[in-house]
Amino acid sequence: MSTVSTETETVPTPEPLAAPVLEAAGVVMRFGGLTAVNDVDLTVRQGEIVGLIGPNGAGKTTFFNCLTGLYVPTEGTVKYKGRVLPPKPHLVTQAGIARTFQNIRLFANMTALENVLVGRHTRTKEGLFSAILRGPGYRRAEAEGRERARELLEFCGLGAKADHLARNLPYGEQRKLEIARALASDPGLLLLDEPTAGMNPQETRAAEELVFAIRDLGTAVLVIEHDMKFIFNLCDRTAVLVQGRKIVEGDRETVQNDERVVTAYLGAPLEGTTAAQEDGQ
Ligand SMILES: Nc1ncnc2c1ncn2[C@@H]1O[C@H](COP(=O)(O)OP(=O)(O)OP(=O)(O)O)[C@@H](O)[C@H]1O
Repeated sequence: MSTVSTETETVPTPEPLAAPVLEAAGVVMRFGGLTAVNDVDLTVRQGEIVGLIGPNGAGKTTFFNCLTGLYVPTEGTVKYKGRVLPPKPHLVTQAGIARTFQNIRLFANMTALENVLVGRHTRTKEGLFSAILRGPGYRRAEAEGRERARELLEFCGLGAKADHLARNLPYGEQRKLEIARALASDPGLLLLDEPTAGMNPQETRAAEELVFAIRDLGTAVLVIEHDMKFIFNLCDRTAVLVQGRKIVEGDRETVQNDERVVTAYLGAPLEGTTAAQEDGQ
């Protein structure tokens, strides 16, 4: 918060908002008679980490699928940096949105490095003929791609695992590899679907640090997670979906103190709430 001095008093003025990266407006997704996502608006701004939580079946993954072109929303629009996104996954990736999946989707029999190289292909300009002829342009692009892929593995803590087959990596490292592969497309927005599922507490802590580092490099992040402690440690804002509708959005206190959220989680206090209050945070 900055301040403006007048003759009589100092008036706080709000910081100008950063530019929106993602603007989803009125998104509806129906499957026959079931409305899985119901009129959801969500904005993610440059430099933000935004959380998306909600009970099982609330519509979180369906909403992600609407953002990434896997589903064409029944109604509503999705814009990335002010432009309406084409509803095709590869065009969404090309535009600048990358994602990971709830169920890990790696090429199990390829090495970690090769998996990241696959994620890089939307940023490779060399075409089919260039690849067949393997001319100097292709070889240069290939060398640059490999260097970038190694940097990303290093960044995600997998520098020593470049030549390991994806299927031989421990579960937590497979999740990190998915993130490295997503980052290979140089996204402006990264969508993470339950990035800590199956991780132990140390791996979860490392995943938090990784998400902060991604944000610090200039990629905004939207993350679905059931681990409330992870969400509230990480996110600037969190939106709560219940039965397809966004019932509340705000900072940690706003979400934790909202009665509708508590009711949606069957009246039980949100996991992580007690610890947060004990911390005095
Ligand atoms: N392709 C589909 N066809 C029909 N119904 C679907 C489809 N995909 C999702 N649904 C339904 O939409 C609703 C929302 O599911 P979704 O997977 O988006 O929830 P979620 O919040 O991600 O849940 P979880 O936390 O368990 O992953 C569910 O009732 C689900 O059965």
